[in-house]
Amino acid sequence: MEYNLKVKLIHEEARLPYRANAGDAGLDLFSVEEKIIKSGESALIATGIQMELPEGTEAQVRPRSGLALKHSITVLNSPGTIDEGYRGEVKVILINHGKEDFRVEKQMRIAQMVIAPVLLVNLVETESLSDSVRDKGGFGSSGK
Ligand SMILES: O=c1ccn([C@H]2C[C@H](O)[C@@H](COP(=O)(O)OP(=O)(O)OP(=O)(O)O)O2)c(=O)[nH]1
Ligand SMILES: [Mg+2]
Repeated sequence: MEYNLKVKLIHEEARLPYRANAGDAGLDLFSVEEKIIKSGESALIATGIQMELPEGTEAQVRPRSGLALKHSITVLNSPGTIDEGYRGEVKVILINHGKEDFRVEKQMRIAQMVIAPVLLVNLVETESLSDSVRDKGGFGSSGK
């Protein structure tokens, strides 16, 4: 099944999200800003795009592993959630966990976005839940 992702470029240096290889889950997001993120600090980076997601989907904003490995740059609120109805500019909250300051360049691929299906459930308040094998076990209950 094919879906269309409508993207509006709202900055002269904005670029469409980029799929580096056919079949890649992640669509890379580009910065339209130049900004230095000091060691230990975070910054909100503009991408210059607005989107219309397919019905029943969200976009998850995730780190790029190369930036994480080489520069300790990651997405602070990973995975960031882009709601289907959001029409504002997509922005990325980067955090610099490294010892060195990091320079975000214009047109740098700063993060990636994965479009995922969403179950829009009805909320049903109840007094009783069905039995399960796990029951209330969690947080290491199954051992190492
Ligand atoms: O990394 C992100 C996360 C969110 N958003 C945009 C799209 C999303 O639909 C909206 C709201 O995000 P979220 O629900 O995570 O934030 P909130 O603090 O709950 O704000 P709101 O009250 O607007 O929902 O902000 C981004 O552009 N980038
Ligand atoms: Mg919200």
